[in-house]
Amino acid sequence: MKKPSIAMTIAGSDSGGGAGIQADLKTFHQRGVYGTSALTAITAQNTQGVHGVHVMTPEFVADQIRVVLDDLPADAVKTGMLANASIIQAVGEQLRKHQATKLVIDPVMVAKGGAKLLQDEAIQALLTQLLPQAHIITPNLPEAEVLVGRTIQNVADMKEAAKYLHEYGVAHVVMKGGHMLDHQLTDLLFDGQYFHEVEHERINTRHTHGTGCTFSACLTAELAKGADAVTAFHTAQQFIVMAIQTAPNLGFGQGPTNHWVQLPL
Ligand SMILES: Nc1ncnc2c1ncn2[C@@H]1O[C@H](COP(=O)(O)OP(=O)(O)O)[C@@H](O)[C@H]1O
Ligand SMILES: Cc1ncc(COP(=O)(O)O)c(N)n1
Repeated sequence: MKKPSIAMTIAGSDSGGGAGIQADLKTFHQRGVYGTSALTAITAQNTQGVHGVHVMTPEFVADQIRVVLDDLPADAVKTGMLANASIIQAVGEQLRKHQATKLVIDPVMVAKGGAKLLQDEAIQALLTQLLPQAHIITPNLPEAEVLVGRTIQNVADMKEAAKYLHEYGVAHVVMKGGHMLDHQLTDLLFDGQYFHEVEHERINTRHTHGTGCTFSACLTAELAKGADAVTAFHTAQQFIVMAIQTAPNLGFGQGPTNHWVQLPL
């Protein structure tokens, strides 16, 4: 067997399997890369909500990253739920030590059911300690509003917010439009010079649990295989739309998307 590329996820466990580490590893596998992980927290979670959270110590998060990267160097790394500022600091330190270059930050703050997955005090740490070394940040609109400190109501606002976040040193900003109120959704990527926009129709469904995790995991897998940011963005966008369209209809709440999407590797 040809050696696969390696992608690592640093995120929380979703026991229901639709978001978090589980969505990331399933998506990595489906995109043909070998997935490794470091857990920041364990949630007791299903499609109806988060029923409990147990957060790891920053030391133990650092241990997981260190032993994995010492032995299985990642071609790309993504972060999801980071829980608090001490974990963000530990993650930043380890990734700098290991010179992890293709870093995707999914700034997970709140679960779709409303549970808080990042403390408010940690926002500043995310901006100053992770963004300068990141390749791509992928906020949804509520997360982007918190990060830039103003409301975002249309594509022009999304572009302004992308420019603002780019100033922190991140190479590319992807703004996800899943929370737009319109019938037509826009996702965009800003590379510091150009905006790359994708418009698509809102799919009328309750099965959107883990859409952000699945999208950013696909993006990370493509980067791990050597794709450039714009190509990876388009593949991830296609992947998530197909995953929502063909969701397996599981659970009584907001169900998971289809991680078995078939797209050329
Ligand atoms: N109902 C939907 N129909 C079509 N695409 C969607 C829908 N909801 C989310 N998406 C897409 O899924 C991706 C993740 O977006 P979003 O849901 O905003 O992220 P998050 O899960 O972080 O809130 C984006 O590409 C977005 O356009
Ligand atoms: C462990 C974990 N990480 C991330 C999410 C966000 O996913 P979503 O926004 O779809 O609820 C989640 N619910 N749980």
